[in-house]
Amino acid sequence: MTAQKTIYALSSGAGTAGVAVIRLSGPDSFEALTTLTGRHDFEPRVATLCKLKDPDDRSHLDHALALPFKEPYSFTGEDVVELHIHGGRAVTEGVLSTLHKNKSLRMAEPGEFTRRAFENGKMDLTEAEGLNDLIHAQTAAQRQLALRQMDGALRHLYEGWRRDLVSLLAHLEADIDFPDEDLPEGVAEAARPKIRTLCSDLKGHLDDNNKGQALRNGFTIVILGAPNAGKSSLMNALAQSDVAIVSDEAGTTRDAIEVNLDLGGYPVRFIDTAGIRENAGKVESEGIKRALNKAEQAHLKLITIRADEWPDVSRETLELIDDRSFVVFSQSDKADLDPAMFHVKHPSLRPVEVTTTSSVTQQGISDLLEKVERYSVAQMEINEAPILTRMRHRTALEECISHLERFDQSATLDAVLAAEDVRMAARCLGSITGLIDVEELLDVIFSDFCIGK
Ligand SMILES: Nc1nc2c(ncn2[C@@H]2O[C@H](COP(=O)(O)OP(=O)(O)OP(=O)(O)O)[C@@H](O)[C@H]2O)c(=O)[nH]1
Repeated sequence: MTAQKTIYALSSGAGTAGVAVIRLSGPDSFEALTTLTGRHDFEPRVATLCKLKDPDDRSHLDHALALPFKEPYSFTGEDVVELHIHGGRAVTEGVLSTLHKNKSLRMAEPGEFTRRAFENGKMDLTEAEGLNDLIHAQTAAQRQLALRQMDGALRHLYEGWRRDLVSLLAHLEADIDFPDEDLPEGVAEAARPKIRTLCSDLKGHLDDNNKGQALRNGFTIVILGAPNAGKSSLMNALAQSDVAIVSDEAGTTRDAIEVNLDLGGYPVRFIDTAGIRENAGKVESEGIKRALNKAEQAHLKLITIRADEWPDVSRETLELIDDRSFVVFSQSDKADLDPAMFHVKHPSLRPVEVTTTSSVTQQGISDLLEKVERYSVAQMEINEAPILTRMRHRTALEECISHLERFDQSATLDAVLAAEDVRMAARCLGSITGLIDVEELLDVIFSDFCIGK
């Protein structure tokens, strides 16, 4: 391992706090601590109360706790020093600018501490991604998902599969290199059932309704309907705050407006959209295009229909109703309408729920919220099985499957080609955990982190 330059950064959040943590990592960390304190008597993994001083003018910077870690027993695998200082602006800026003057140090880039931990074998890529998710988790379910990934749930699964493939590959290659040796007959043929089982395990793992991604990014619920249907009012009522502009002027909402809620520990994002109608002006048409686009990507659609206009519903609105939608009869204070009327009039349409609400009297709002929560939690609920959380994982697994399926076709024809397919499939799995060369991926993955992580 070639020693890298020592890096430092504020690792706790910005803003005033009782305590802030500045972290250093690299071969000059301990030396930098001595420069700041004038002391050499620090012990690894023991917190020591000390005075931090600017070495140039000996001015006092803070009373701090210094906590050193000797490599390789640290987060990054390098020598690490944590300085637990007082979390005010003048203190953090004073310590950071003093470190800045030390020529053997440089400020860390976003995600650089975790990147070094990965490069020093402290974690694989899925665990690093789990750590980033944990830092950004907004709800209890997101926290649990992130912790499982950080604890190696995906690594164990993918590494197990990859090891199986590497072992099959070893047999196939032995068969190719030493055809006359005393090896079992039909190595490729013998591998076929194992490859098929693996293929079906991979497909089962992928067939998860994208719940890991929904849980990580938020379950999106788009509110749709004609202009003035009461969409913005409904969103405000659900969010219990005035996030969207409400007006009796049709076409008020032009661009999508979002609000994130925590429903029973699960992340849900409501999106208010422009009213959908024919013959809209240029700007409104752009809003409608965006609304339809959001509708396509949504996990759930709330289709608002004014109770007082029933049974007048535009064709554009009816076309949005499918088995991923709730029909919401809005403005129920203006007309008393039985939800069952919807099925009587449109028996061929199969929305999940039909409810009535009033954003003025609040009738039906908590009932709708409960139904939305039940539906979205059911879509995101995770069991004990490891769950993939990123498009990157999905793409690599799909590619892996396509190599395994090709193996099935080439195994009897050409042993060399068959072995190549197994090798490529193993590479795909290795690219998820970072076991194979993924240099080009690293900048993308770690730039997603913040400084100090
Ligand atoms: N009485 C009553 N009026 C409502 C209710 N919901 C909305 N309104 C009124 O209906 C009008 C339109 O409401 P919005 O929430 O802006 O409707 P929208 O569907 O977002 O409208 P666009 O942005 O134009 O598509 C406003 O004057 C609201 O005050 C309701 O439940 N009861």
